[in-house]
Amino acid sequence: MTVSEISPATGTSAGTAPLSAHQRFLCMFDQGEEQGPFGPRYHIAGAWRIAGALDAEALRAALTEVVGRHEALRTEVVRGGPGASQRVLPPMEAALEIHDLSGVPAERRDRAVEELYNAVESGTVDAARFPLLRAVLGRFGDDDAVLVLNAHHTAADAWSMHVILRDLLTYYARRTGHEAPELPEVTQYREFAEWESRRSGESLEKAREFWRENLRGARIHAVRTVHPRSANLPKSSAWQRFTLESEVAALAHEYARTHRSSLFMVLLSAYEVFLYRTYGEADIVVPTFSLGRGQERFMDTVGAFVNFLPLRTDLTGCADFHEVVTRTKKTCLRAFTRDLPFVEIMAQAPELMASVAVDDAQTWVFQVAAAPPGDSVETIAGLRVERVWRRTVSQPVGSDVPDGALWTIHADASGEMAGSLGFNTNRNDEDAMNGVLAEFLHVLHDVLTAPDSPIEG
Ligand SMILES: OC[C@H](O)c1ccc2ccccc2c1
Repeated sequence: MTVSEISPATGTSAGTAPLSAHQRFLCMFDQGEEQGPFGPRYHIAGAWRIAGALDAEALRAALTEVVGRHEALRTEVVRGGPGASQRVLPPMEAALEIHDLSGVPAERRDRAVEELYNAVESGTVDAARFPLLRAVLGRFGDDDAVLVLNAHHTAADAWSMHVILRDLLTYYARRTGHEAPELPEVTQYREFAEWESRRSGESLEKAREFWRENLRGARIHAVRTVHPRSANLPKSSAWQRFTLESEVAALAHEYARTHRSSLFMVLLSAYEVFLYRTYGEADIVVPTFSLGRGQERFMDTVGAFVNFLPLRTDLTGCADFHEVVTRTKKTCLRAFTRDLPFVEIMAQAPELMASVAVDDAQTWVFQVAAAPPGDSVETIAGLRVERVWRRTVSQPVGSDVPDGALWTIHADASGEMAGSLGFNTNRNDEDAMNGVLAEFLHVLHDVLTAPDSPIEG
């Protein structure tokens, strides 16, 4: 559905704003309209199992209200040159695709949920059709369903998916005559971009100075690829999914608690030991994504905020895992308190990405998915809504990873951990990446069960 076919504007006037730093970061990986950040496979999905009598028409109308509330879901990114900007379109109707899954017996429904989730992620969300959100409802019966939402990743990030779901359920509750909490005053992604473009002052200057010193002589961690960029193989990203053994997940939580570190610091430390053992470098710069939302008032905004943050830790001389965690903790505290958009960090460390600017190398991002407290289960409007986190089904074609690999681990409220490794199959060999994943999980188990041992293993 193109903009012209849409009913006359009913909401706020369309507006334009400067590109955000994140949108300019994505332009660094621009691969046109078919691939990469501005292609139809660069999307981010979420799935929720819904128990209770669900009114599909009320859900679709509530989706339309979510699109009306959040401009990012109806914003066009105009790239390239001096006219680069983001253009907000008037509100439009949202669609809800319904899949009849009534033939699926109860014992196969968990698997069917993963298969629908994967089917949506192997599909597309066109960056030039609005709203930038696809919604699919799989119905096992009148009171058992699965909702999969897939947003274009230039319009939403992982945190935004929680915001979209919370707002959707609130609108749904009101439409079905149930109690619903007030929604917070909405701030728009456009306001964030304007705030960001006006930022100045001493703290910004001090952050720039920190990154200039911290990254002096540094190169982002680079991994040789099986296929060079110049082979021009068709771009595609596969997703290998895994769950951590409960014992390892418990050890990771326990280590974080007893060593006053975050789960991210502990898992990142294990990942650094894995890189050190596998690639032999001690001075390691691992890119992660911070929440990137700047101020509290943007925590309820839908948009793409995550910031590509290079974390440099030198493992030289580390006697054991404890020492790695100590140094990594310091790296994280210094970096996250000076969160600066990557395009500005690059201005302070122009050589940082030289190691991946070559034909046969890529960088791997390591992130732990942050989720609001209690994000797992919501009971509202006579429904019990539970986020689908534990995924065991991998897929050969999923959401596009712009250029490299993306390691993601999520700890759900029960303490269990699940994760995924997304990587470009036009650059990497699937078996080799499965081996890499197995080696990381082995090192993670190793360092958590024997933290006093030498990190060389
Ligand atoms: O959520 C972040 C998004 O999946 C992303 C964006 C840019 C990247 C660039 C290089 C490697 C991984 C990336 C992931």
